[in-house]
Amino acid sequence: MAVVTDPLASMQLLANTIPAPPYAAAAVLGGVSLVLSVFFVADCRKKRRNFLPPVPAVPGVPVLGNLLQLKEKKPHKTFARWAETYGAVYSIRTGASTVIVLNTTEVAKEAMVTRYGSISSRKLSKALTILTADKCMVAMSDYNEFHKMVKRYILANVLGANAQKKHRQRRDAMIENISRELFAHVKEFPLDTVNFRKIFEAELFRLALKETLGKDIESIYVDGLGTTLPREDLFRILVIDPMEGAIEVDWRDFFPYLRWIPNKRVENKIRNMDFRRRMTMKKLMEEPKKRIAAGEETYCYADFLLSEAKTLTEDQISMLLWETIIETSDTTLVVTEWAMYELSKDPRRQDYLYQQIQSVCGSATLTEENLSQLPYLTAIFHETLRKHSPVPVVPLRYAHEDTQLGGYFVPAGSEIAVNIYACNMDKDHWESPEEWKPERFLDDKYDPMDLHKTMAFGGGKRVCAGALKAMLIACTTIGRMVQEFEWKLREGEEEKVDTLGLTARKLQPLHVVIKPRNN
Ligand code: HEM
Repeated sequence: MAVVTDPLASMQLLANTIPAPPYAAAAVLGGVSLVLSVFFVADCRKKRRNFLPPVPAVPGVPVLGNLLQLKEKKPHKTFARWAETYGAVYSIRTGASTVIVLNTTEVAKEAMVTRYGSISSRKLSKALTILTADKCMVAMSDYNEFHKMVKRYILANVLGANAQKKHRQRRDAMIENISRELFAHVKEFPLDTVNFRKIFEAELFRLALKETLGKDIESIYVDGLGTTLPREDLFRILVIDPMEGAIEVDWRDFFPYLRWIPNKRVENKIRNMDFRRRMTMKKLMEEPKKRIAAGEETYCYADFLLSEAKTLTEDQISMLLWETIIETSDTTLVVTEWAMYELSKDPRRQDYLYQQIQSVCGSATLTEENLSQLPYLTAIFHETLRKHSPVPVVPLRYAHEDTQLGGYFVPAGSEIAVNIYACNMDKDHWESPEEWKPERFLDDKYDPMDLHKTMAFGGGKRVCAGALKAMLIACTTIGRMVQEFEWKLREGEEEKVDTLGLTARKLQPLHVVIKPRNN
């Protein structure tokens, strides 16, 4: 029997085989014209796209494409450099894949908002597939019902405005601890420099544990690993290792047709990381479970997910809790550390901020309530996000259908890289982009309350869910640090501007000399 694939022909077939009464004939005719018009519009769209020029390509070599040109592991910088030659939108080849790189705010917004419907999924590397339990996270899932549900959960319980109010005491306790530790350092070692990251990172992790699991954890025996883990080991297993694993390169990712060739070294390493993380999370979930069973729930994400999110499996809950811990512990550290670096290097701007804090707070301690009265402090936050964008390239998106970007035709199957770093360093958009100049955000054209003055938090439906929390923590910490101490870089520190890893972490932790102010 002939298979009829043409819809018009199938309508014809239908009309020939069923003896139709007059009203049915009218319906069939109406249906035919509807089908015709749908196909006409689709055809016109297709032709229009075919008229669009292809995306300019960065020349590479056969088979490998541009892979060898990306060896330095800071693709955002290489991409920004290439934009000067090939324009804001160009394509590269990483082995068998084509990646379209977007380097300006306009075209990034087009991808994240206007054309989002065509590029709302991701194709993950082997390492990321394992580490995200195949997209079982808000940030890495495709845009679907699961994503909408879990984004609602994380906003309602950890990241939205109401959740911020409920976690407020925990943030305040964190800042108090940082302040206390710095004063203790100065008292004990007045001449020694201080490693700001070490203190801030540990406190941020403790906050993540409290918000997620309801309490800080000094150490815990993990039966699945047969060992007791102090907090530093928990931090390594839950944060540092997965961050390193996420950028682990398995060459088979670039040549999917060679996936049958074993490459056990990388795969075993990632599977081992995943095992350690799973065992640890399993153990960490035991206490909230007992608490719930005893009717002693506390305000934290675990208690909500374990008691209310009935459609989620235990593995999914474990992944969502882990996601909150890792996201709380990293990007906010990146922006706060870079802001303290810039302020420590720039006594004039540090003093300006201090004077503003003094005029608003007087002898009182700076709190979150003061942030809206301190425009220079929030300008410092936004300028640091611009110059040191913590997520320099958005995790690759995938075009599941033909689309267009920046006036170019983008075929289905392309991957899309939004280069946030290049958007935030674009000379046509920002005057002297290399300079760290918070004053630029004091201009009347910026709404003081807008969290999205730069592209640092992404945009559209996948915009960062943690922007408010990041702003509250980073601004209050920066403000308190300058209110209480004078900051100076350790000798030789100024040149240490290299970055490392998935996010734009400072390669070397910030070392400073601090002196208590005499308020
Ligand atoms: C300065 C700090 C931060 C920066 C610069 C940042 C940046 C980003 C960016 C660029 C995206 C978009 C990714 C995309 O389009 O695919 C994103 C998404 C996300 N961020 Fe953040 N982030 C920060 C802090 C946080 C914090 C503290 C949390 C939570 C604890 C968080 C949770 C999330 C989540 C859940 C998403 C996924 C949203 C979705 O896919 O719908 N972020 N972030």
